[in-house]
Amino acid sequence: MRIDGKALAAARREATAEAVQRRTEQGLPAPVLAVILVGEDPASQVYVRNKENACRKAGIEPRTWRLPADTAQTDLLDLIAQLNSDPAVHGILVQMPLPKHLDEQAVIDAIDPDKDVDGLHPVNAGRLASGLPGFVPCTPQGAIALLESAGLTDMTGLKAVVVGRSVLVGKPMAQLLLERNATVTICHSRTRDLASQVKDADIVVAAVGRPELIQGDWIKDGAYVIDVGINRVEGHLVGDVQTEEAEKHAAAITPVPGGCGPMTVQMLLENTLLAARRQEETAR
Ligand SMILES: Nc1nc2c(c(=O)[nH]1)N[C@@H](CN(C=O)c1ccc(C(=O)N[C@@H](CCC(=O)O)C(=O)O)cc1)CN2
Repeated sequence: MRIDGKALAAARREATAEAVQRRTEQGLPAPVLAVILVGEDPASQVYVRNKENACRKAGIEPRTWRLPADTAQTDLLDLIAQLNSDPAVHGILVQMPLPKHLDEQAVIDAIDPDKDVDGLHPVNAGRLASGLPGFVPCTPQGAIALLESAGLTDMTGLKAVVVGRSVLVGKPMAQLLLERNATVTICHSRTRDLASQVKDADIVVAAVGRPELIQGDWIKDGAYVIDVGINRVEGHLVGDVQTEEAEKHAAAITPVPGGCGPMTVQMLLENTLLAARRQEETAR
């Protein structure tokens, strides 16, 4: 079975739009998401446009800063400081990757953790690792929702293999699976015999950015497979998993495109609404 991320995202966006509408009826402002895009990376431009469109459909106000590729680090940090102190802005997102001359970690560190709707700030990573409420990165949060939508609501004791150890996906994904009592292994470029790890897994999350690295016949019968990879090969998109072969074995698998990507955008909307609610709660 293929898990339809587009349909799940659309259904959840409907629910987000209704929640935003209810806020408006109570006299509360629309949640505001500040989006910063530096440079002209074509994929980033598409993702930012998708985020802006999704926000508008849900009644969230996107405010986008499109900055030139040679933007100085100090100018970017000044803009973030200004957005941090603006009470009308509920969420701040800096589209990654940044041009090479910018220090990505310093930029993330500059975002107010309570407005960090991407969940990338070390305070939010620490909150997740400690089991405290914070903001969870959008892709892993979407991946859990996709697993649940496929009927996998109890992960207790299941063996989960996460391939990839990024701050954006691999590490938070492992934390979320651990929270659900899965037995989690994180694999990466130095892992010996990746095939044997994957072959043993009930849940496979592939987030390495290597086209079809995970071979279809590595997938155990009845496993759940989440493919986070988005790789452009000869003009079309492929994931990190050999989808067609893998789906002969898997109980459920996400396609690329149409799996994790749309849910990443949807989780950003949900995090922005959550940020607005939390800030209003604190202001009371
Ligand atoms: N600040 C952030 N930067 C980046 C993130 C992030 O979560 N926060 N994730 C990725 C890119 N990304 C969102 O920003 C993202 C990637 C892909 C999709 C998506 O919907 N993909 C479609 C295919 C679209 C295409 O044609 O390329 C799909 O999978 O169906 C959404 C968001 C890195 N940067």
